[in-house]
Amino acid sequence: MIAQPVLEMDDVVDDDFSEPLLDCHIENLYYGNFRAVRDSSIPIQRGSITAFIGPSGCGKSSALRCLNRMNDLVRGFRFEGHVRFRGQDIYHSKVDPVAVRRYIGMVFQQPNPFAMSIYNNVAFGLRLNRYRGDIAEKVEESLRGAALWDEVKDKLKNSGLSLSGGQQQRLCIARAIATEPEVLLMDEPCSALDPIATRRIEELMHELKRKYTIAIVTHNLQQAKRVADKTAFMYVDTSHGERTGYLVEYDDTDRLFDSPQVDETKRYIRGEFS
Ligand SMILES: Nc1ncnc2c1ncn2[C@@H]1O[C@H](COP(=O)(O)OP(=O)(O)OP(=O)(O)O)[C@@H](O)[C@H]1O
Repeated sequence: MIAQPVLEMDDVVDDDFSEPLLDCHIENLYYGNFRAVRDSSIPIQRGSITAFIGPSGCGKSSALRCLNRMNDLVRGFRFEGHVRFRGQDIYHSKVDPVAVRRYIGMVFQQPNPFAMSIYNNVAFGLRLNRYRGDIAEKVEESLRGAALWDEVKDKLKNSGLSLSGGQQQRLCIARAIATEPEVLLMDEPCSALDPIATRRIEELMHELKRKYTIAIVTHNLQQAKRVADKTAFMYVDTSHGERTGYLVEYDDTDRLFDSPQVDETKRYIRGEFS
């Protein structure tokens, strides 16, 4: 089948449910002349949580950002390979990256609410996308979906910036799910949070996975074990005088941690290097 561009929801055809929702193969990923990632195939399975782990600089965030063309915004970025969302090539020349990000949303490391009210933080994307339903209802639904409603329902007009870090991150999740994406990409969503706020987000991820497919970058191996169904371990190849990240091993999380197949994985999860 020839891949059609993903432009509008109606254009996305029903596809093969036995295939991954996102089929990602990074042949090469460059920033200018620097090859940051090579030879990495990371399938993102429907209704599951996939964790990207590995030492600093191995390309976890770069790989994650390929999944919704977030890297397009980076000067000098070049991608060779493919990412297919429900069988459709998101890098097709006719595909609008903004449309891609409607299906595949993102939550960043630092909570980044807009400097506007809690309500408007969530309503913003709805208005932008000319949401035709009841915006107030959708705001409530999204805040409930992000396990934040009870804490903010009486202060929706307060600034999003007045919330605690953990609440701000849940507000960002509410903002991301308001436009009903199918996939949520999370780039170290808990690294700026304390352990209690981290646990809240992890519990929330288990809830969210009923409705969304999730991919998460995390430095925290325990977090990957707690939340992820599948784990991709990436490492850095320095053998040719470069520092190029690549996928070493991808497996069910339990299997990857209990019986890793590759020596680098074994050593990394034993904490022999970080
Ligand atoms: N915008 C950019 N421009 C140039 N180089 C970049 C850019 N973003 C990342 N890199 C480089 O690409 C490589 C991979 O970075 P990336 O952030 O993807 O790794 P990571 O595994 O997520 O690292 P960390 O765990 O430290 O966040 C690094 O060498 C990094 O310096």
